[in-house]
Amino acid sequence: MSRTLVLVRHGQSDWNLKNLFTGWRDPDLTDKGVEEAGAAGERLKAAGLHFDIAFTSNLSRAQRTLQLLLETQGQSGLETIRNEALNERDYGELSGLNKDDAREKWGEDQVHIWRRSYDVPPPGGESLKDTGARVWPYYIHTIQPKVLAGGTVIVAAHGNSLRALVMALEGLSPEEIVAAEIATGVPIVYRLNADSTVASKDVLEA
Ligand SMILES: O=C(O)[C@H](O)COP(=O)(O)O
Repeated sequence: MSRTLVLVRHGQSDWNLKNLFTGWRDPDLTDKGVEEAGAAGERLKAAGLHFDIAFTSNLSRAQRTLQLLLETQGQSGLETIRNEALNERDYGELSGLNKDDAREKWGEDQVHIWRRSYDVPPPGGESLKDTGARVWPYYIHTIQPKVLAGGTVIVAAHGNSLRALVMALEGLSPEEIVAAEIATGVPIVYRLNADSTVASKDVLEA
């Protein structure tokens, strides 16, 4: 029984490089992002992981990361399910704005609250709680059954959709999730117990 769940955030995107709030906007990967995706594939291969199914969002940066990673890891034809439930948090009116400009306009503290708090949404956008309200049911009903059936499953998604998932998987509090960051292109490997709790966690860093 593998019961393995791998989470990976997309590689660096063009808007990550430009320091812009991205959310549901759809920039492509940078050259560095392409390299990060390949490196993630190498590490998954070295760890001996062979996937049964993949899940990703409706956004190109996550889909392309998954595709590049699977090519490197030797599973380019893997069955892949895309769903907008796994999309990045909707950054609302902040989408497309420079993060430093936003700090100048609204102040460091306010921007940090919008970016990292659990339940304060950015103007017109989603809080992490709102994001979790679509990510978690999708995980429970569609992804988790594949893992608990003994599968090895990969999810390629986004900084905040994955923070929402990690929060629920690890039982983190709203205070604890503030400090949680998900690095681009670094796979997180969870092994689950039969009762769906986390048995172990390994972060495959370079
Ligand atoms: O949508 C974005 O801008 C990024 O993918 C995540 O941004 P954050 O680290 O500011 O939440």
